[in-house]
Amino acid sequence: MKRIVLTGGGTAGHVTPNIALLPALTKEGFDIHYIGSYDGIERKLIEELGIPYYGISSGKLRRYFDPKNFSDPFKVIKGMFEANSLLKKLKPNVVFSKGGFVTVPVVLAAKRRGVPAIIHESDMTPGLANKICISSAKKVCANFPETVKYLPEGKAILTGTPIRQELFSGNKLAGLDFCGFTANKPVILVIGGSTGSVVVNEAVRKVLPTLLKQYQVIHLCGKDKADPEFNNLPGYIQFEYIKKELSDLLDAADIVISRAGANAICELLALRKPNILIPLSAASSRGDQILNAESFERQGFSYVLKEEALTPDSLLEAVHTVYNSRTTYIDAMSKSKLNNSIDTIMNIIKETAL
Ligand SMILES: CC(=O)N[C@H]1[C@@H](OP(=O)(O)OP(=O)(O)OC[C@H]2O[C@@H](n3ccc(=O)[nH]c3=O)[C@H](O)[C@@H]2O)O[C@H](CO)[C@@H](O)[C@@H]1O
Repeated sequence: MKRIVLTGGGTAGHVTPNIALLPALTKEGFDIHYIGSYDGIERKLIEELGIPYYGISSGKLRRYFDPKNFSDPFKVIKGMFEANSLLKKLKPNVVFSKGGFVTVPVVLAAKRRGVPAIIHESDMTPGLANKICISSAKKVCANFPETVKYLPEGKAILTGTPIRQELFSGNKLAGLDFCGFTANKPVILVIGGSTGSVVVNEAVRKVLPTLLKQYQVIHLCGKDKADPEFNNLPGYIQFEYIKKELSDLLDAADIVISRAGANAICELLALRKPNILIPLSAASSRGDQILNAESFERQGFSYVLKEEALTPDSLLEAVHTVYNSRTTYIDAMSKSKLNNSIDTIMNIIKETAL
């Protein structure tokens, strides 16, 4: 039996693609283990699936000043020792890394121990953790065609992003029922990324009185970001994070307002959900979501509303435009060649495993 170590964490976007691969890996008979941080979201998401989980120390590698810049390098070094001894013990045939800072010690230790590592990059340009790991990896899977030019020749493969199969079996009525909604009014699903978004939350809450005249709103607002002031508002419901009911909520949604995290937008594309993307600004990130969103807009999959243009009026205008042109967006998405990539990635894993 071949053994695989999966790694990835920090935010759910660095974990859900690994979760999407689990059924195929199990079917192929892989013995699956997961290395993540001691206390990141990955621990909870993976442990509840019954996959053996090993925590290591993880520090963030920042490009800006933060007092933690003095302590985090020590955590990274500790993480390297821990990853090395875990790989020595587990002796995997292959490592698959979805990115996030916790993956750096794991991929570097894999290289040291002669274990082939595969990296997956779901954003248009590689994140810092993946950039550090690329030279230690055997193969790099990319989600966007544009990404391949940033990757070394011979390593890069355009695969797309693995999407959890259960998202395709949502039930609209179950979703409406879960929210206590009626089938008579269209539904807007708001997703502020896996951690929620204060900017998106505030923008949506400001226009709620107008929105609720015509729509019902399901709001995935992020951990500790629910606002009790809006509880019991007819036609509006907020959740901090949704797991198994997500497929039903997506099926119940006529349109989606979302951040432009790579996994979230690939899921919307695969499910053909007309969407408005509000990418995280370049001031508070490396600008990856802006590039993701612009690529989707160019291809006719999304309506993009940048943070600097986000006002109550522009948001309402975007909602009405996307709702009224939803068939145009669905047609464009139906022609997309960016498909669910599980089979392609499984072939790469099987070919690469020692
Ligand atoms: C702030 C930040 O650093 N964001 C990055 C992070 O986003 P983030 O972690 O938000 O990741 P994505 O938006 O790509 O994916 C979110 C995932 O969480 C799931 N989900 C979300 C809400 C919920 O209630 N339930 C649920 O299951 C979504 O279905 C999706 O699978 O990683 C992405 C992928 O590298 C990047 O593109 C983003 O720029």
